[in-house]
Amino acid sequence: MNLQLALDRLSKEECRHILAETKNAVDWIEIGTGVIKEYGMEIIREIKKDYPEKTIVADMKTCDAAAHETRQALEAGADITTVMAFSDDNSIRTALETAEELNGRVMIDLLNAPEERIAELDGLGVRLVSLHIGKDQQGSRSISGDIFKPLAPYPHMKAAVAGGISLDSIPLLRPHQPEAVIVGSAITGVQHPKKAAEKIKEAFSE
Ligand SMILES: O=C([C@H](O)CO)[C@H](O)[C@H](O)COP(=O)(O)O
Repeated sequence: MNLQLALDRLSKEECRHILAETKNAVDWIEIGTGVIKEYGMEIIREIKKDYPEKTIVADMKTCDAAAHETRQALEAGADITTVMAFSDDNSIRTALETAEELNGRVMIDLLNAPEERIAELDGLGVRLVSLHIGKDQQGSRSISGDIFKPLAPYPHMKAAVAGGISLDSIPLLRPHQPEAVIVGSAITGVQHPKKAAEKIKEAFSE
């Protein structure tokens, strides 16, 4: 399990500060959608330059013009870029083709996707998805091991999991051994991000 730190709703300086504090505990660095909207591809370039050894995830949440946006993110230095599951099949296909050409990966965000879509994504060659409870859904839904159920028929598909994950969530997720556990607010929104990230990472192997 990789700890993917989601940098959302932060200024560039706050991102830098939190990364400097948490870098030893974090495996994958996610540059959040809002941060990319604020600073563009430059922030991906800068973070990759500062952390070349980390896997950089650009949370582009692409839903159209997928070849172009995939290329933008991967050429800027991302190792993985995200595309929404509801996107047209052509978008999924061209994102995967572009990522293959550039030696990158595409993570398909299953936010609000119906279960049947997973079979179609599998047929399109998708091998990495994110099981995601969105920020605006977190008031009415919380994370549990059940989130992995729709992926049971697809053991070859790797999963990241996201949405209000905290230290308390880790025992629920650990038995499923996701490729990445995505944590945002429970690290970036607390007084001691370093301590929070370290505790979460330690809990992966308890
Ligand atoms: O993808 C995310 C969300 O849609 C906001 O852009 C977050 O990165 C993801 O949900 C993790 O953040 P937390 O829910 O705060 O842990």
